[in-house]
Amino acid sequence: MAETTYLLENIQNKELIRRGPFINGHWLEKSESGETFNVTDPANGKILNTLPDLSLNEVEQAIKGAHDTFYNTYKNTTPRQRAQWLRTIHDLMLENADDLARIITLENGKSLADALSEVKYAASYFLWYSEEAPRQYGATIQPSISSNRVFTIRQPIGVCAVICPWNFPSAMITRKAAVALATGCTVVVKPDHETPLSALALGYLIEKSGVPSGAFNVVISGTKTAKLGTMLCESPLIKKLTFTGSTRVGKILMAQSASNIKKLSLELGGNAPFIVFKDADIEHAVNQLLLCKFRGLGQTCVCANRIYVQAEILDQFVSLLKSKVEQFKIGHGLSKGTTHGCLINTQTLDKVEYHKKDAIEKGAAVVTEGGPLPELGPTFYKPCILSNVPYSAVVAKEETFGPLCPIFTFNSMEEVIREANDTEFGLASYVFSKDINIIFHMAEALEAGMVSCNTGIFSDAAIPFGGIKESGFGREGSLYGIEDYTVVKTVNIGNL
Ligand SMILES: NC(=O)c1ccc[n+]([C@@H]2O[C@H](COP(=O)([O-])OP(=O)(O)OC[C@H]3O[C@@H](n4cnc5c(N)ncnc54)[C@H](O)[C@@H]3O)[C@@H](O)[C@H]2O)c1
Ligand SMILES: O=CCCC(=O)O
Repeated sequence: MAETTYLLENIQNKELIRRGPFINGHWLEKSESGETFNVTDPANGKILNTLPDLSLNEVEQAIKGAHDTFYNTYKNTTPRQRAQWLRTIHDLMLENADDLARIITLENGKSLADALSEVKYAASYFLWYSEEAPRQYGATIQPSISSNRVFTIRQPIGVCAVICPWNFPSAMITRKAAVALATGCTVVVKPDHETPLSALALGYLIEKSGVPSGAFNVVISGTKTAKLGTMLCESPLIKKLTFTGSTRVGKILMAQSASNIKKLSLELGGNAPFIVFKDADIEHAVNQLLLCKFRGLGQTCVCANRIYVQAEILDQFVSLLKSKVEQFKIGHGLSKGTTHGCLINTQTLDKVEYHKKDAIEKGAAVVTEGGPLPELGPTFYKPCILSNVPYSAVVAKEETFGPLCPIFTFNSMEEVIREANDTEFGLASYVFSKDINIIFHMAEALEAGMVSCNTGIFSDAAIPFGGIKESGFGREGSLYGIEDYTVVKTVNIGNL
């Protein structure tokens, strides 16, 4: 495929290519300071788009617009009307799925197949919450005082700030924005500066759906991330902040939000154990590991970070895994035949190398060495598999967020539970066994917000997604997602 086909301009619907942020129903093409920043293709460093770098004053206008729209219009719209808007956004996303996927691949580097499945996943949140929007219920309560009557109602919390990472440039936004818009909240999104193009394309589709002006805003900056974060946390006009990203940044945002007791949802880092017992279907477990570990080339918060295989099946498991990983075709995400794209940047690649070398130095055996592929570009990496990784390796404690597959060996259930839980993270975990007693025991014993049994892929708008421990709190998706974007009001009628 010729290099020119990797340009943003080659997508079909040119309206999806925006030249600036979306603030209170207006598309800005220039910031007041005239400053700009570049968005590049991580596969080759080529500039995809140059966007205005907003001033804090312009971000303030977005917050104010979202605030005024909430009070003047949006909170008074009917759930049925909001459901229709959400359904339209879903349909528009699917109509433009190929273009949206190409935008994701260009700015993030993942393969087109991966990007297309992200678009469908992202759109599914609008479908799900279009169905949930009209179904918000309260309770009637028997109070202690006999002449009182009590009931509760759920109301939208207000303006929601949404801060998202680069690894799912579309889905991490829709998981938050869909429920916010469904419940009657307005939204100010700050995407990662490396992947703002999908957020802007989404803004265009949301505008087209008829959602009132000012209800959905996208603010962008290439240089003022921390200041913008502080502003979103400290603004009294914003009532909730929802963040997906690293635990390090989550802690900063939590501290900053203390100033006005803002409601928070934090979807933070993971360190998922993937545990395979000796009675499991080994080929199935290997196939599921490939999907789980290498989606986005290992740059997902729920991907397996530590693989625990019971000693009796280690050799069989490792040799099957090796043969399958060696069939991967690494390349530009838009190149024909590419199964896996590149990493987002060279820092991510350096971390994979660091975890790999540390484990080898501490005694891990090299199954497939993998490593950088400079002939393809500075962010390309051939996946690495290590076995007999010692528990003292850094990767046993830290999230790699890349294509390193470290295999630890275990002998007993007690041992693997102890090691799997020996981390401050608790997002996803995986168990493979045909024994229902093992499955139940492990599901209850693993310290994680989500335990996936006999499958490596479980993400779904229908399920509550979120972590425990330092992986954060709050749940997105499902019925439970509504709770994070609404407040329960108690109405007490006395002296009846
Ligand atoms: N739990 C989940 O659902 C989930 C999903 C995806 C990614 N993650 C986690 O995200 C991490 C990888 O993403 P990342 O490297 O982009 O994370 P990151 O925390 O560096 O960045 C995430 C977002 O925060 C912004 N940001 C960075 N510093 C900020 C600051 N001081 N104030 C305000 N905003 C700031 C970034 O611009 C970006 O938009 C991994 O740890 C991964 O596990 C978690
Ligand atoms: O990276 C984190 C999100 C992954 C998912 O929603 O499946």
